[in-house]
Amino acid sequence: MPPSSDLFQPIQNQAGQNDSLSSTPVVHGVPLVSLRQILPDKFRAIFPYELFNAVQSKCLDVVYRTNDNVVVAAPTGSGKTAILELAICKLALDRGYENFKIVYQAPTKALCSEKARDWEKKFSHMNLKCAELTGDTSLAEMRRVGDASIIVTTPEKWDSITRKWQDHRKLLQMVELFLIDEVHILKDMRGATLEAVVSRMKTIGANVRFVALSATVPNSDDIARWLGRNHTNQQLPAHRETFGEEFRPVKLQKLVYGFDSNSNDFIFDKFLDQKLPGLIARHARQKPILIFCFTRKSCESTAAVLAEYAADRPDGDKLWPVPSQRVPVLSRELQEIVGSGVAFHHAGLDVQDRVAVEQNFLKGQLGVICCTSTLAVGINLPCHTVVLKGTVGFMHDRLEEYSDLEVMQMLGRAGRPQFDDSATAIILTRAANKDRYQKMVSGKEILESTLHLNLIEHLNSEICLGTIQDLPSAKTWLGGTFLSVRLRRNPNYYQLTGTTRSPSGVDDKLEEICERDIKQLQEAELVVTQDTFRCTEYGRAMSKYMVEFTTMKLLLQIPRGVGMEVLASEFKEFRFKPAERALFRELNQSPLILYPIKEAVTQTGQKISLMIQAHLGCVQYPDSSEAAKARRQLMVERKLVFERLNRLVRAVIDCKGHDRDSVGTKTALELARALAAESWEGRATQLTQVPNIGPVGMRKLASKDIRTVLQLVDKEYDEIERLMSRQPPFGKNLRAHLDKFPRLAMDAAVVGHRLQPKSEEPVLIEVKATLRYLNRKESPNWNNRVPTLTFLAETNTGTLVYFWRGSMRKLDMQAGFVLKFPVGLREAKDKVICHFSCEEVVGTIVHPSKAGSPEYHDDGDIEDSELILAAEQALAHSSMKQTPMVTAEIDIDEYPSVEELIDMDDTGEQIADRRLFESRFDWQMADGSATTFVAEAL
Ligand SMILES: Nc1ncnc2c1ncn2[C@@H]1O[C@H](COP(=O)(O)OP(=O)(O)OP(=O)(O)O)[C@@H](O)[C@H]1O
Repeated sequence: MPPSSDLFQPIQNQAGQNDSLSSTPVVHGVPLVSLRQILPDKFRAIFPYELFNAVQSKCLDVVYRTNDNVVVAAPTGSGKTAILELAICKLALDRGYENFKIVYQAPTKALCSEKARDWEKKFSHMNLKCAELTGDTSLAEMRRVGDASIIVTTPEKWDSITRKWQDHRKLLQMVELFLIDEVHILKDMRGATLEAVVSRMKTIGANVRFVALSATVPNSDDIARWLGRNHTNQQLPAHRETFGEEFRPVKLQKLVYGFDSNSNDFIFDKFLDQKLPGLIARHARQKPILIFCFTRKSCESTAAVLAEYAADRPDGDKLWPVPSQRVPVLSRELQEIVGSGVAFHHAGLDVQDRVAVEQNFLKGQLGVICCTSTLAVGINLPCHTVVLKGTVGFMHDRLEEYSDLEVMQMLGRAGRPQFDDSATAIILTRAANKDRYQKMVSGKEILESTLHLNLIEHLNSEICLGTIQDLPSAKTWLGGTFLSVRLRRNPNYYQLTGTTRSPSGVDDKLEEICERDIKQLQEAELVVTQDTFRCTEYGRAMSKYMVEFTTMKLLLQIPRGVGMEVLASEFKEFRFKPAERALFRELNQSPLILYPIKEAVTQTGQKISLMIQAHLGCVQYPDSSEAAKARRQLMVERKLVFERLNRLVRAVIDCKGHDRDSVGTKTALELARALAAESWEGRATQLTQVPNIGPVGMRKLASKDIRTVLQLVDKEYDEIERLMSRQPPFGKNLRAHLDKFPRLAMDAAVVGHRLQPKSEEPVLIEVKATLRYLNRKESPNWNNRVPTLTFLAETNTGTLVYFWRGSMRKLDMQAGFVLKFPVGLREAKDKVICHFSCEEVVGTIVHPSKAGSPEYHDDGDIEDSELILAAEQALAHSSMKQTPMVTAEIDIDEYPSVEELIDMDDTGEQIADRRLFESRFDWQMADGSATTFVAEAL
């Protein structure tokens, strides 16, 4: 029979003796509570056991019998989830079937998915629906959030929702319970988001109860102080319960080995391989082992080392379980080692092999898996021993020490409550880091804030949100953060010189910080002071697209009327390794690089620019191992680079739109389109947007003078096959895709006009643009998405006069979609030029129908001479004051999720959001008596 945990079934009193006289078992001094006695029947199914364990029993009163905020710090596996579930039951008990929302926050999507799955089942009988809202949230899930009582989400996602507090006011006001899992991530870089989100919820949510769970930390009292007892008693700390290692159901022995070494991480990794057999022999007790390695290659080579070691040992002297039958795997490398009970597991492995490795490990046929850290979050593979072979992993494009959360998740795999009463975690690191990991695993590391690292960005966001309106409210907000709690305790850590420990000293400092940062935001024109602080359009773009302050200042320096050349050199973040320089210099010579670097290629920003251009232009990499390596590296970095670029470009679109700079807006829109489509506009690379056309097919078509998708859409399938030298049914399949490619059309005409003689824009015309699509077989639907469209009108002097963004669904097949807008003209030669395209598909832009030869649509029977007269009058008008232009809210959650929200809009329920997608630039019009018109409708 497997040993069972004394935490869950102990019947001992405080003195550790059997308490046969009492009917209440006592564990570690805590009388265990029977579920039967406490909970109504409807809640009992949620807790599939008879007794609450010691941790749960101790927390029961405060969680289930009060509405106060609670912080619980306890070891992994001690049954903390039940505490959150009890808080949910308490709310359900108090509120019955009333409408309320519960938000559960966990730091990773994997944890969220696990929790959502679990709670969906557990709470369905109580009619509490559960919806997951993470970065990957699909359209259907977005809808379910409105319906659900429990929203399972990450801090980042909830941050983006609450940043749009005005739009989601109704949703946020319904939140009554806020559950924070793994609150100790406050000290990780991502902790600042959690801190900002919780501090915001404290400010905007009048009556939210917070229940926070933490791993063991020495200063959980600071978390309690931060959350406060409840909304009205912020000066009192939240209730707090802490539990030590003795409450861990499977005892975990934690060992940290530090090794002196000056060698690089790769050589150090090899060195650690040699240490493994001895350590395993000493600690693993012949039970299953997971070894976390920093690269796929390291997984494979470590597995090979261990298999070889096992093969050399005499029979019966095994260090880990070995197979009693054949383990079927496809990979040749795996086939060579599984016989020794060893395997590797990483994302590069065939799915079938991954499953085989997992299942055979669970069945005891394999004894060791060497895996990358992703296995720690995705799959439940408990084992007896976990080894962290080295403590660095790839983060973005570089090797970085693992975060606390990553380490905890890896260590969390040690211990199999069903089989073991003990487990072992071994961390192998450099001697210099030993202390850090020892503190981390022993729970002795003080939890500090990271909010100060991005404080100015957070202040800007809170001003945009209206949480901060003036200096006193800025101080109140800052005073309600975890940072302020820690500042009082450890001012030196935050390098706040001149701070004293006296409360008034810290208060003065907080005020000083607020004043300093808000002044900087004002100087950068991100914030203005009217009656209250307000974000400018620039500040709003910075908050919406999460752009750093220094980057935002750079973006604002982009000159008016900028073309692609300048934008393409704006991104300089990543590392440029000396070994890569020759390659990027060579890439820079390619004719497919549209914006080559003119000076020597030495800067990281130049590397990023070339990387993007090489990708968008399908540039072939030179045939060398260095190039192959750089290309692989590019694959790793690409998602991150593109995601970051996308945010920056979106911010530029908003800022340039606000400046009425049509050239800058068009350039940024074009870049955004190219990034989404992974191809430049106007180049043959656009053909690679079509499924089944890769770089080779693209080159073949280009050599036959087919350079755009629109040139291809009219071809018959057999011609396509001939052009591309392919066999049936290639052509038919491709045709099916091509039928859905958006084929846009537009008519534009001047439909009204009037003169406003004394104005600097003496002519006011009304333009009517009709947007259509020409697809007849199927309505356009590209990559399984209904495309989002953008329409932009500008004058020939580069002034943006109208902008619209919306869904293809708005276009009626016959009637299209009509936009009407007035445009003020200054001179007779002024023209209005319209552009219409898909937002994320290149090759769809509708070009001017008669470029260079203006086409007048005269609905008003007005002579040109009248216009010239009006223009002369206007020139005589001395005031050149610019007519004010107000941009309506364009509030799109994150690109490319425009679609999701448009769909919500279509339900009719979220009607308030409709304006978000019909962004309209309005301006005041002066009164005029005479009438005339001109326009070039293209
Ligand atoms: N009172 C109890 N009696 C028996 N089993 C329990 C009890 N409470 C929890 N468990 C079981 O213990 C296991 C661990 O519980 P849980 O996942 O809640 O721990 P945790 O502290 O949240 O862990 P982690 O820190 O990994 O999130 C689960 O399988 C759960 O069903």
